[in-house]
Amino acid sequence: MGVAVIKLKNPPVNSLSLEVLTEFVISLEKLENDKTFRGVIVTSDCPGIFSAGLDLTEMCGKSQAHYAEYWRAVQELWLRLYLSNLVLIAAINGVSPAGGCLMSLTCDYRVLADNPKYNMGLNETLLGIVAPSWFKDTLVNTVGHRTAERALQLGLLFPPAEALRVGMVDQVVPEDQVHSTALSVMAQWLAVPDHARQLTKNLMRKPTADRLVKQRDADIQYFLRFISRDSIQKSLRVYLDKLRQKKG
Ligand SMILES: CCCCC/C=C\C/C=C\CC/C=C/CC(=O)SCCNC(=O)CCNC(=O)[C@H](O)C(C)(C)COP(=O)(O)OP(=O)(O)OC[C@H]1O[C@@H](n2cnc3c(N)ncnc32)[C@H](O)[C@@H]1OP(=O)(O)O
Repeated sequence: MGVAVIKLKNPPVNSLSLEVLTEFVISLEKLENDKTFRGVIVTSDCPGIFSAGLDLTEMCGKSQAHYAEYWRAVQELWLRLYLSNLVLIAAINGVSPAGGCLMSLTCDYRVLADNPKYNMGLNETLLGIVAPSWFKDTLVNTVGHRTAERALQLGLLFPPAEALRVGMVDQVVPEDQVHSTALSVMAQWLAVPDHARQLTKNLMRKPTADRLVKQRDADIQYFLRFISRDSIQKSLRVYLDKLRQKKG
């Protein structure tokens, strides 16, 4: 039925490095241009981890030029995914904090494996950083304003039952059924004529995407100012050190 599977593979935690973001956009563009494909299942090849989100090492201790290049790549992937003409279904087979959660929120439908460890949410505040307005918009468009307001301020990571209750995911299924469920949901979405579904998707999502498109450069400048602050760099270093020391 013309369905591709994009399996993220950037061990150990599928962090969204500049390289991963760039390759993801290229793969998506190829699929968009190949009319034999109508849908994509986005999933992970790293056991227990859908994606650890944006690569913190790309946002810490680097040059301004690097931050700008990285942020443009983050924007690009979000725009491509959010406005994709393809049906995108996230088969979430692991934990998905921050950028990992955002990636799934850009999809049309989310199936999450029923494992209490597989938390998801926008936890930026717990790192001492702030989810940008378009991350916030994506969450609000999925779970509504009040749930998003509380989740964003507290940096909540929802276990599967809670994620389902607040509408962050559409279905929670046993781990070994995530892929087959994604495939059967895909069949349902592909039963709708493409042009009508695509126009409707655009109607729902373009106003949100346009807010970023209209001020992409300003958004990058804003990010640069924010991420370069000494206090923010310090918060990121402390967080990364904590992650690294967990093992030791
Ligand atoms: C009004 C003002 C508004 C201003 C707004 C303007 C701009 C906005 C500015 C900034 C916004 C930036 C947005 C960021 C969104 C993000 O996505 S930030 C990333 C958030 N991610 C996380 O918090 C997840 C952190 N990771 C974990 O919790 C765990 O690693 C895990 C995913 C649960 C896996 O656990 P596990 O035990 O299996 O693995 P380890 O923890 O041992 O990790 C292994 C290895 O990987 C490294 N690592 C983990 N996560 C990341 C990451 N996200 N990036 C880079 N590296 C990561 C970890 O350090 C270990 O490394 P090693 O010790 O060297 O092996």
